Amino acid sequence: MSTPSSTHGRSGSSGGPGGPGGKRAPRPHRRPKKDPARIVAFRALRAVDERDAYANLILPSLLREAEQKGMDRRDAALATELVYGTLRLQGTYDAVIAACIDRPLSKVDPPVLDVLSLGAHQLLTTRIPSHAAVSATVELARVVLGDGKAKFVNAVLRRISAHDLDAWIERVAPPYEKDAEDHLAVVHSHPRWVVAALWDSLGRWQPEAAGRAAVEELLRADNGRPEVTLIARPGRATVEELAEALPEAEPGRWSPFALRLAEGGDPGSVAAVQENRAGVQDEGSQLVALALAAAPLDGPDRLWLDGCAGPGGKAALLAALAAERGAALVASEKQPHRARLVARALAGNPGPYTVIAADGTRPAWKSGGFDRVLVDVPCSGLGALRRRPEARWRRRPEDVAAFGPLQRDLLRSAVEATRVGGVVGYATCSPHLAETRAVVDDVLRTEGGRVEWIDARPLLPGVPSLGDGPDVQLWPHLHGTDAMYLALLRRTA
Ligand SMILES: C[S@@+](CC[C@H](N)C(=O)[O-])C[C@H]1O[C@@H](n2cnc3c(N)ncnc32)[C@H](O)[C@@H]1O
Repeated sequence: MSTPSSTHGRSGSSGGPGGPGGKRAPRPHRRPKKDPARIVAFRALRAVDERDAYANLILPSLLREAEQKGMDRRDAALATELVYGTLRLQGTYDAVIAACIDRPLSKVDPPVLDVLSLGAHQLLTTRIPSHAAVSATVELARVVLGDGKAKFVNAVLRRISAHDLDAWIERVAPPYEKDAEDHLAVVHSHPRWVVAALWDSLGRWQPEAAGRAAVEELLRADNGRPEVTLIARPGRATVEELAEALPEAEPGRWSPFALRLAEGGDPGSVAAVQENRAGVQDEGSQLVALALAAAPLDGPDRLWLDGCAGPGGKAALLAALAAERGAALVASEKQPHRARLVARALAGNPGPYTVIAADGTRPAWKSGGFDRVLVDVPCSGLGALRRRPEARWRRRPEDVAAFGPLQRDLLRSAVEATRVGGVVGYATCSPHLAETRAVVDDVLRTEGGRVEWIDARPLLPGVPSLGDGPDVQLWPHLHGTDAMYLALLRRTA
């Protein structure tokens, strides 16, 4: 049996046939039926696998193309569900498929494996009746793989359809008592090292609530469909205005500027979004910017810096907040193409702002010039697995270590950029301890008394379960947000 952590990465073709022994299939009696939803889903999975595409970028473009050829909304919704559902539960499905074939998964052609995963998802997780799931997936296999491999797909799917998901998990997951992390990795479709890292972090922040039930809730939340949340940028739009356009939407849980599209709805149809006065932004990201802006400050509050601004979500909120109190924002981003996205996100901001493309570790600004500085550093993204389901299979533990020096450099530069008495915010969308508290502790040690902690918890009013502070870690299962981390520091000397 293969565990999820051993079966990711399908792009390397084995070159071998997917069908048993590469036997010639009998001539088809009829042409295979083309099913646009499943073909789009298959093409998206191939792009994610082969070209490291991001599902949230590739799928919309494939859907647009298919819609131009007449695909209807129902099929588009099905394709979306198939892609995200399959990517989220790929680890579990791999373990099931491995139990149904007589060779290691690495010996199965990656396109065949993608079709099998799509079939497993329909059989084990959707409400599509088994016979329809099998026949539609075999038709897909005939179209995209050929008749020989379709026979193999048919045989494997029939084996999968013999049990439901719970029964399969009983069969393929190692017992919890024997190896808790391996068990959870298979049941909840996360690589084992990610289970371990999330569990460690949960134990650090929520020691009272970090047992098996809590970590399972977290892993389950990672596999959930995130709701779309809007931000009404303060001074530019109001939640009421957004709610009028989206009457089904609900107010945010924690941010007074948030509106949640729990029942769906099209943000693109809202005038305030079209006019950049509002945007899509997870509440966790909203809270980070709001807390930095709310931190108490002695003296002037005129100039703010976002040192890692691309694509510009937090910068747009910071710029709106700065404008309300007559302050200006400098939004800096290393990658020029991402700096252009920041410029787009800030367009129309009522107060002064500048967007620059600059390396935050080699500042293009003078030391001690800013009253408030945010560095939302590049990270593993393990806090946003709901949105980027493929990220968990792509990331490696070494990536986390590789980000460490840059994260420390960016935080040190942020401290350097802040005036004495000013506030520094260090944020990541990863809860991995090596990217959060360990970075801040190291910088506090080397900065030799130039900075001190600010308790961030009171700056997130009404948000429960924030632990002992002074920094805060948000969680999908507790707060319904991405797992954003925020540390606030004051420059003291
Ligand atoms: C987590 S993202 C920031 C997200 C952004 N704050 C937002 O809310 O839209 C981190 C950004 O840092 C940028 N980055 C990476 N290295 C950098 C550096 N040395 N200096 C400045 N920005 C950098 C990345 O290109 C990426 O756009």
